Amino acid sequence: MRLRVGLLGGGSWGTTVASVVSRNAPITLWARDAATVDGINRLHENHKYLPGIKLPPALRATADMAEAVAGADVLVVGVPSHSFRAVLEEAKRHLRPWVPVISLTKGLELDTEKRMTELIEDILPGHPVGVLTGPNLAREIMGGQAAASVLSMEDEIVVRALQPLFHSGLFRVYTNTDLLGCELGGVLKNIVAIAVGMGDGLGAGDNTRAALMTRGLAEITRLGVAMGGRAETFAGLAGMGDLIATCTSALSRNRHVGVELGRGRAIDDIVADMHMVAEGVKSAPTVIALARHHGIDMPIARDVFDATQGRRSAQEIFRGLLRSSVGDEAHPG
Ligand SMILES: NC(=O)C1=CN([C@@H]2O[C@H](COP(=O)(O)OP(=O)(O)OC[C@H]3O[C@@H](n4cnc5c(N)ncnc54)[C@H](OP(=O)(O)O)[C@@H]3O)[C@@H](O)[C@H]2O)C=CC1
Ligand SMILES: O=C(CO)COP(=O)(O)O
Repeated sequence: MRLRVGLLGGGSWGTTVASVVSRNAPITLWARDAATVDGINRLHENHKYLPGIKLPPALRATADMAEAVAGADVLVVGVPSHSFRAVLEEAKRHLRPWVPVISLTKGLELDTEKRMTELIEDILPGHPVGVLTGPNLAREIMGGQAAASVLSMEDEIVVRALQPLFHSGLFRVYTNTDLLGCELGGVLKNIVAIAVGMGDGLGAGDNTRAALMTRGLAEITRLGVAMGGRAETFAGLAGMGDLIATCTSALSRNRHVGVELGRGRAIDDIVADMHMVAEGVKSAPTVIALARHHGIDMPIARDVFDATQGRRSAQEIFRGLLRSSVGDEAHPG
């Protein structure tokens, strides 16, 4: 039996994952914007988020959520974190029992500090949950460049059964049962990418970038392990892999925010000029709150929080870095 997939979210990543899955299974992509739906169905292009890229003709889109959800054997959710709960509440009205729900979203809910898979568990109890995450810049994957990703679910049997839906020759999907670690890796690397971007925008060197990425990974791992993730997950594709891609790519929206902050622009102006989401800006306050609850020191995340709240300029932050105390690399604090 071929599994049918419904995917919610017609942005750059939702459209990319839907294109990948369309090689393996029938899929219906839901987007709220009728013009996006029309462009995908008639012209095989998502003009708003992936202009100039041809989509597979097999990919069908709809603006009617029931059409994407009611017949789905697997539901994939790729809307930004701020709309995740509302979209899921609507999907619940159409979803059949026990259908697995996979999140593509690399953010946290602001008010509750919850991960997206926790929202799925709250709203759709009993449905198996998972994430697809890793170093996956949408445009590169649509350009046919090779990439690796991780499908993570706690149940080893279920994750192995769903992996072939996402895997293809050039999009290599590994499995991992550390759901919390994989999900947090995707959230936390966005914060470090903003820090690295600030350095790049200020004209800092390659040594600085390497130091920030390495110390950033140490922060990510400390918080992730304190929250219950496995240390090795943060050294893998969902941790270090995604950190490298996001911190070094000109395609990254989070790094872009950092670069513009480094150039001295105000955060509100930077965000207002972007039509795509940069999750790290929204999750920085939540990450700081989580670090406080778990007693973890996250100096880089604190600096990014200050910069994204407009409390301190990137220049002040980088001057401060030179004055901060340094201790044992492996046992800070
Ligand atoms: N782009 C990438 O390379 C990758 C992104 N991700 C993650 O995927 C998630 C989605 O990102 P991405 O696709 O890039 O985002 P984009 O900014 O490209 O697109 C956002 C999409 O979400 C839709 N949307 C926003 N608010 C709502 C809402 N309230 N109801 C329904 N739809 C809504 C937008 O619709 P509309 O146009 O109508 O506003 C648009 O289709 C993020 O968490 C991101 O971190 C993960 C891996 C790679
Ligand atoms: O998650 C991503 C790459 O894996 C996309 O990063 P940005 O959201 O910073 O563009």
